[in-house]
Amino acid sequence: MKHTALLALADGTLFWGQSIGATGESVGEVVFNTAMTGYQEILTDPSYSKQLVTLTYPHIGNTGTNAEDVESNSVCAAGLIIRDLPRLANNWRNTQNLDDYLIENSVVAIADIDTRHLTRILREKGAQNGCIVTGDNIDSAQAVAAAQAFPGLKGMDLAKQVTTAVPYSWQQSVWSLADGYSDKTDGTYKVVAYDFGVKRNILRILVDLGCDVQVVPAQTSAQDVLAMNPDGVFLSNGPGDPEPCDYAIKAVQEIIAAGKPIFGICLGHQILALASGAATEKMKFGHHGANHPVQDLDTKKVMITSQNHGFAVDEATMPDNLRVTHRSLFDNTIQGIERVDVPAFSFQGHPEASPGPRDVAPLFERFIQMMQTSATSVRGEK
Ligand SMILES: NC(=O)CC[C@H](N)C(=O)O
Repeated sequence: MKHTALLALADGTLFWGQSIGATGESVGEVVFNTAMTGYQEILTDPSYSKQLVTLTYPHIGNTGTNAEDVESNSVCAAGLIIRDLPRLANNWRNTQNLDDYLIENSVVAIADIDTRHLTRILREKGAQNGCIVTGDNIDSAQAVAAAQAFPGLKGMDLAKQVTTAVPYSWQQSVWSLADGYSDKTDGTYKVVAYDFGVKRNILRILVDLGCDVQVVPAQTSAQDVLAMNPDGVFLSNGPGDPEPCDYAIKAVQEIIAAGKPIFGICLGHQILALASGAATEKMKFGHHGANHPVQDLDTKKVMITSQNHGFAVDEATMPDNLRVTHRSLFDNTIQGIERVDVPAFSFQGHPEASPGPRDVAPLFERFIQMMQTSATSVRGEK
């Protein structure tokens, strides 16, 4: 079989395969994701910016793609690496094969490689930088050099690159079998959502639960957010290292000081931790999948969660104002925190759960209750 694509890792390992997406070259951090479904949600999750994603499930593309299962308006992953693309995609919602979708979205992708071998390398050595190249005359030494030249995600602030340029109001609610997506405009709680690379299903769930959602760019000042007089502030997921996002850390400190209820997811969780005085660290290969057990330490309940992160809150740096509420049962790392002094909490995984299970969805209701309580106590003080 003729090879038309190469994945080169920074350690020099080469995986020859077939090109199934756009032609060209793409570099980034190679991460493995263990979800069996949801490849379209994964590809369009802005948190995968500058990452080449390999899926451990071998058959990817079986259900094709559609215009609805997207978490943003473009493919954000820097590339896709899979074992096998089925010849036939079949699903009642399918409108385009995965390979055509990748080409249309200019995504470089490789199939027919041993993704189990690749995943073992990433597990043993840790997440590595890589390069996918397609074409007939591939220079493997140049591809290894390109992988080695990628500076890595540590220290990289990508939130300000992927965020919205202008504020906007979000009205779309959650998908239903009968109606697809529909708009809801009668929100009770005004929520200002910081967009660090937000996944749409988060905004849809907030709207569904009665929030009037205003999305703002990552570098919006706390002063501008507080001037909108929100009932609560939401901190979104996003790509890259949370530590260099000093503008967001400062803004969150000021919003905390103003006593506004805060809910953070993933990068938003890490920013709440940093704003509270904790530090974050790069993990060996992170958590990426839709089948990760996380325990709620208060109820002892174990939830199956969707995950996508390569950084984590450093346990050793937890300040007194924070309490750990959730832990990963894979490696015991911190999965949830709450402030002990003000109404603010956050979760490292993805409670909006698309792709994946819905065990963590009640966290959204907790945010609504927090805004309700806060509004009542403000009224009571008057
Ligand atoms: N999904 C996210 O928000 C990821 C957060 C951060 N970029 C990390 O890798 O840890």
